[in-house]
Amino acid sequence: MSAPAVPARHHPLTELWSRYRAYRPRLVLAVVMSVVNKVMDVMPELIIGAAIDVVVRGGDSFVAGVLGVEDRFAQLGWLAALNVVVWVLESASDYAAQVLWRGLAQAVEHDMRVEAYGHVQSLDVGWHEARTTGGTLAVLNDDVNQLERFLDVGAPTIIGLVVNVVLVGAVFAVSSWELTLLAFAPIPVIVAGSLVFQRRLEPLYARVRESVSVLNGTLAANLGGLPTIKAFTAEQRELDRVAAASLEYRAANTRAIRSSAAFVPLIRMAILAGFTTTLLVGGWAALEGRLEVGLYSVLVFMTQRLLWPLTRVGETLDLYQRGMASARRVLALLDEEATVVPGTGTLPGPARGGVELRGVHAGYADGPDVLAGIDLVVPPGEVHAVVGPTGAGKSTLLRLVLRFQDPRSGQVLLDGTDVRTLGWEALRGAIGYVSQDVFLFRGSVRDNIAYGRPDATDDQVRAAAVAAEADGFVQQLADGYGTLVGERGVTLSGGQRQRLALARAILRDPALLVLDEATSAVDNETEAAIQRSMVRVTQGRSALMVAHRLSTVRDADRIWVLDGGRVAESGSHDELVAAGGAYAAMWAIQTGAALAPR
Ligand SMILES: Nc1ncnc2c1ncn2[C@@H]1O[C@H](COP(=O)(O)OP(=O)(O)OP(=O)(O)O)[C@@H](O)[C@H]1O
Repeated sequence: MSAPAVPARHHPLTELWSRYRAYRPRLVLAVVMSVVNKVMDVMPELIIGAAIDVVVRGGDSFVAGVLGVEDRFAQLGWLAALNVVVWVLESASDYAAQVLWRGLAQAVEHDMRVEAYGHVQSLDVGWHEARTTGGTLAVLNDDVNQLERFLDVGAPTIIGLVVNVVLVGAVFAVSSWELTLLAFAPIPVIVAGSLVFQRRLEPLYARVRESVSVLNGTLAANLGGLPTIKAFTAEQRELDRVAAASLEYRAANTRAIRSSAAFVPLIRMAILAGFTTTLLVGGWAALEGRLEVGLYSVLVFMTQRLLWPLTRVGETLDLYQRGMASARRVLALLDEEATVVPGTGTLPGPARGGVELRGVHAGYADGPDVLAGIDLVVPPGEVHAVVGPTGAGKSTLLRLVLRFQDPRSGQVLLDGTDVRTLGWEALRGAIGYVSQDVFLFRGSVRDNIAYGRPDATDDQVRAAAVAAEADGFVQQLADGYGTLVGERGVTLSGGQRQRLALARAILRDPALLVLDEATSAVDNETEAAIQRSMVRVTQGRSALMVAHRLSTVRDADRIWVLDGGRVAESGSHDELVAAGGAYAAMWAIQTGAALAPR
């Protein structure tokens, strides 16, 4: 799924207008500046007309009528002065409009991105699992940017076009209705032509974007897989593949350029028709004395001024449509509601880490129950393990304790309080969690360990690492605790990552430690290290851990064996082995496998 569904709602512009109230004054000012700028933009043509009028009619000129100045030089002087004022105002309003629109676009973009990210962050883990990261990222990045582009470029252009047609139309209308008709006649052709072109170009541009993304994807994948390419001496094959993708990009671009280049010459014909008729018909009227010469020159200039900007209608409309589609997607994302919402309560006293599941049924989406009636108790201070075959529902059980999802029925309690009533800090603040896929943030080892407690001192970080048996290998890294890990940092082994995650969890000094052991990530050394560190780090706290290697949980106070979403048996290691059930069989396989000759 690439983007959230777009529900029927108010027009996105209405929605944005009410959402970003704070920017209204700036928006109004930006519109005013754009209008002023357009008006000033049209003025020089009028001044030229007035100047010609002065030269031709002298004392009877329009300027003479308005100012009461007879002398032609004086009249021209006034016009020149007015011209200077107009140009200054045009430049100033152009500057102000650009700064205002761009600033507004940037501000809305920033607010929207931060708001959307904050919202996405608050949505359920399940919501994210049902979508691709790329799809959500596209809304947070591309759609937010597209809206910025519309505000920065599209909105001022639309205002400019409208003001232009209205102003020029008014000048024509007060001058001559015949010429108005002639000058406006090509407008439908130009607008329709622009729209048709836009529609024809759209798939061509889509093809260009598509081919560039294929090319980028190929390049990125190849750079990532360079060792494999070299190992299989596939260099030539990959070079050919990149060349083919690049060629496709070139071909797509060529097609788009050919079509888009034909646009202006064709539209030019329509403009030529309007211009020529104004020139001729207006000229005849002027010769016959029905039209003042000055006005005639104004109208000839104005025809161009009216028609040329209209060639941008197509691309501007496209910008508008994209902007609105993007705004709809961002707004739809903001409308998504979290189903797992935090409570407001706190625990009655300090957290002790006792966990209880009562008659819990849980599952994913519309699927069957993954947990089908679980009753489980971890008394405060005890270390319990959950084991069972793959897919038995072990990780799901841990997710319920952290409230990454809620049960379909039944209750999950922390220290006797339903987790649904607790605020995030009360619940998750009491838990140190080590997930199956350890996520390291881009930053130093120190930052990663201190993630849950950024104010921890170096000694505290070190002590947590020692307890998690991470100190040894961290010391051997080039920069020790300052070594950069995560994206673009040094690559750590699965076992090392897990030990860092354990250090991160225990630095928070949580009442309850929740561990989801990853099968693949645990080597023998880590297994032994975790076993040793578990004894240490579970002192004085409760723990609930999913284990695949039964040897790591031998010493647990109680082991729960899950099978098919139910508790098959539970007890201490010795009790379960003695009982000769599922656990005893798993134990026999694992120890037998360990003893078998390699
Ligand atoms: N996010 C999810 N969406 C849909 N189904 C899921 C999701 N996560 C787990 N499941 C399904 O729920 C069942 C239990 O999965 P779970 O991860 O809890 O098992 P597990 O006992 O931890 O397995 P493993 O030992 O392999 O980690 C599996 O059938 C799995 O396919």
